Amino acid sequence: MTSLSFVGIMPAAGIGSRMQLELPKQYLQFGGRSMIEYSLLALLAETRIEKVIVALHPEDKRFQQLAISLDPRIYTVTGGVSRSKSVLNALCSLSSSDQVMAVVHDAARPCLSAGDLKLLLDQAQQDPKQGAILATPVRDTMKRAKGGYVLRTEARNDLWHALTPQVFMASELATQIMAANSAGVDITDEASAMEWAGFRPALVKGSSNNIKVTQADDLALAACLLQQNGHQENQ
Ligand SMILES: Nc1ccn([C@@H]2O[C@H](COP(=O)(O)OP(=O)(O)OP(=O)(O)O)[C@@H](O)[C@H]2O)c(=O)n1
Ligand SMILES: C[C@](O)(CO)[C@H](O)COP(=O)(O)O
Repeated sequence: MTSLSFVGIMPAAGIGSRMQLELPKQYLQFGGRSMIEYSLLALLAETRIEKVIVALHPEDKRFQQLAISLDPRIYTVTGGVSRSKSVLNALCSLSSSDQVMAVVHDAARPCLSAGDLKLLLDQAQQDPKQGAILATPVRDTMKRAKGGYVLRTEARNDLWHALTPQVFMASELATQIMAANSAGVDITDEASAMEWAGFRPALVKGSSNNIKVTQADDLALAACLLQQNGHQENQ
């Protein structure tokens, strides 16, 4: 197996417009911590991750008020106008990225489990060229719509929900995000940029509990899932 190091990259420069709150969602508090702290702690608990680079909104004044910002393994950069630009800014801050794999994880996914992260890094170490992402198979019957009516039912066998973290060689990922951005390709996750360049990232089946907090009612669910996880870990 290749000797590689892992660096966490956390895009956290979003404003959470779909939550329709004054506060960017990553700073919402539940169970005694803010969402971004849970997401960071999940990465930092994995011993193979040496440091985490957090991309913050240019006007962010909140991150430095969190106790976790004093952790010596955490570095910050200024994020960009889109998620992919925030990820790119963090990747570009790496001085030497030759043998480094980037573990990109949304600040808005606070329920990542240690077990899922371990499986993902194991797979990325086995096949670093293609990289790997956490994903869950779709569960429901899938409908193709047209004008608000069902056009047909789609085969769901090979459909997955892409989650984060997503792990790729840092320098290759930076190259492909830049290429996709220059070509005007819409990339909503790291895998999209790599796929567009011809790579075939591995899908690592993760827990559907690793939700992205997107709408207001996702917050109560995230709090509930985290409480459940904490409860299980203490048993
Ligand atoms: N310019 C941006 C936009 C998003 N993100 C981050 O990307 C992750 C996933 O994005 P999303 O859920 O879309 O977050 P927001 O952009 O904050 O939400 P919305 O789209 O509702 O505005 C979040 O951790 C968010 O902070 C980022 O770093 N830089
Ligand atoms: C990266 C991501 O979380 C994978 O599911 C997602 O693509 C983020 O972007 P979105 O605009 O909230 O879909």
